[in-house]
Amino acid sequence: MRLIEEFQHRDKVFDFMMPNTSPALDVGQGYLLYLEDISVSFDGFKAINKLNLYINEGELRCIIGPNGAGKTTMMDIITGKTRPDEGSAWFGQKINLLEMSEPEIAQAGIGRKFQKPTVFEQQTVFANLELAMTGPKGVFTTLMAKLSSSQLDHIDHVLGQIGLKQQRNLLAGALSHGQKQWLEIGMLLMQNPKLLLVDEPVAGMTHQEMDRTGELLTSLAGEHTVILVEHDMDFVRSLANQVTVLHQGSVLAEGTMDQVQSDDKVVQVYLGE
Ligand SMILES: Nc1ncnc2c1ncn2[C@@H]1O[C@H](COP(=O)(O)OP(=O)(O)OP(=O)(O)O)[C@@H](O)[C@H]1O
Repeated sequence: MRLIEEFQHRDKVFDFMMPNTSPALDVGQGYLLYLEDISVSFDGFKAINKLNLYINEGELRCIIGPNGAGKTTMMDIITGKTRPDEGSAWFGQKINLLEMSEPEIAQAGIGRKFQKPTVFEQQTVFANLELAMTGPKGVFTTLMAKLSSSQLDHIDHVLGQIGLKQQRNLLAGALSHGQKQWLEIGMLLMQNPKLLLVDEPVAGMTHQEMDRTGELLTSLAGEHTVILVEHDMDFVRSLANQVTVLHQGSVLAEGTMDQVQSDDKVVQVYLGE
């Protein structure tokens, strides 16, 4: 019964627990994700203002920006939680995100990790990954059913990726904060998403956990595409990737961390805070 209660509290997780099928995803020579001229207003306030964002397949892109810059709203638009007033949003060349519901977008291969970890505390690490393969409808069947060897291999592979092989039989509730974050990333990976949206994963982590998270995200890029929203500049710098700076709902600058940090406009925005 506890499991049912836990599921009831995992409203945000159901979307990315949908089985991953993305037959229409066609990247070809283009980008994996295109946002063009996206605008959205809340009560007359433009939270996103003619935003253009182009993400290559296999990229790890860091999105930074001061509070209120529109980072969360941008993620909400990509996942279908918020509909823009104008603009277009394409996943590959054929999937129009603006015509899809949140579950359909999750099913098409876009997974989202919110800031706070929401794992099933009363289940083992292994069971959390197992459950993430099927979602709420199949909970009891999943726990009773025998896993196929390819499913076992997949769980084993993900346990290795997230560095929790030794903790596989521990209850998730006994994990450290950092380990819970990795487990939740692992639960996303069980769905084989093409694109992972990760929101401030290192908040509250120890330095060692941050280093490990950096390695994990870097290792996911390539096979997956990762968009990371992050406030911790040292962490972003350590990833040594392309950085997009958002400000007032638009892209203010793009480049390496060194390039954007020496950009006068960016300096003004951050110093002016
Ligand atoms: N549902 C909403 N209704 C009204 N205003 C909103 C809503 N969602 C966001 N906003 C406003 O839009 C702006 C952008 O918010 P958003 O949360 O996207 O910024 P952010 O860059 O994620 O900020 P933070 O770094 O603080 O999380 C803010 O001014 C916010 O108050």
